[in-house]
Amino acid sequence: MTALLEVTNLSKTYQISNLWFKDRIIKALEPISFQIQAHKTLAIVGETGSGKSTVAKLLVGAETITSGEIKLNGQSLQQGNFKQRCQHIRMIFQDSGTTLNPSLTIEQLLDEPLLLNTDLNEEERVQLIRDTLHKVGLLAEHMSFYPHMFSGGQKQRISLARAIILKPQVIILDEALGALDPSLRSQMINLLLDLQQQMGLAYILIGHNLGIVKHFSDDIIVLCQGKVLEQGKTSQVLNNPQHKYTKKLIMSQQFQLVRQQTTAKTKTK
Ligand SMILES: Nc1ncnc2c1ncn2[C@@H]1O[C@H](COP(=O)(O)OP(=O)(O)OP(=O)(O)O)[C@@H](O)[C@H]1O
Repeated sequence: MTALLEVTNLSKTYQISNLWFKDRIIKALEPISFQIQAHKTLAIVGETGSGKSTVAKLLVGAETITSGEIKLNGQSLQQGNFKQRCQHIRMIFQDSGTTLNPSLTIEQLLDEPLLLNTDLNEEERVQLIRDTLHKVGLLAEHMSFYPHMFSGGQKQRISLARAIILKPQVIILDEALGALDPSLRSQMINLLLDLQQQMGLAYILIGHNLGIVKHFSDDIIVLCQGKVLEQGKTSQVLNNPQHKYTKKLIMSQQFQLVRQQTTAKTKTK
């Protein structure tokens, strides 16, 4: 069966030019390969600077690839073909508040990708905006509101609405759940899982929080300094980590969790 998304030997090197010294080469991402099927979630984890966002930027075409190939439904994605990528691969960031243009209403914000990428008439676009808001748990009345009138969790839903309105096949969640408090986060995860089931979406979940990763993803890639250290089924990798870096990552999160629980207990005393 052809994978929905197939990435082969994708890599990224930056060359920093300097007038006085030799050019500096930064290997942001060493060759990485993976596949994702519809309805599945792949998590990419690693510490700061490990190359997680570089993978995301290469997939959405925000950076040029140094080597490798990205195939969607068996077809190679051409560098610079933003229209093709925009429709099929969408991205949601951690800080939705700053990615939503504050001077546009929700209707205008959701209309933008439709105007750029579809031939729908005004009536059809408005209907699609209503339906999409409904899908993410918002109301048609919200169309005339501005982003500042929403809470952080609701802004995240607006970003999700903007991401799904073009009926994409892949959504990249770049630290998209990290800033939400635990109850909003679980609501958002449930919504994402529902949408995945309804729309057959594949997610790429980029983040630090291994609790979310364990709950949410089917497969995992552990990155360190641009290199893949471990790759496989999430349950296998997290229950039986082979590399000492992965073990350290798991240990440090367990330690943080115990510390948070202890602080919470002390506060309630
Ligand atoms: N435009 C750029 N020019 C030069 N180096 C870059 C550029 N973008 C990223 N890098 C370098 O590539 C490496 C990987 O960065 P990347 O942002 O992918 O890491 P990350 O794992 O997403 O980190 P974080 O969790 O902090 O976002 C880092 O060493 C970074 O400094």
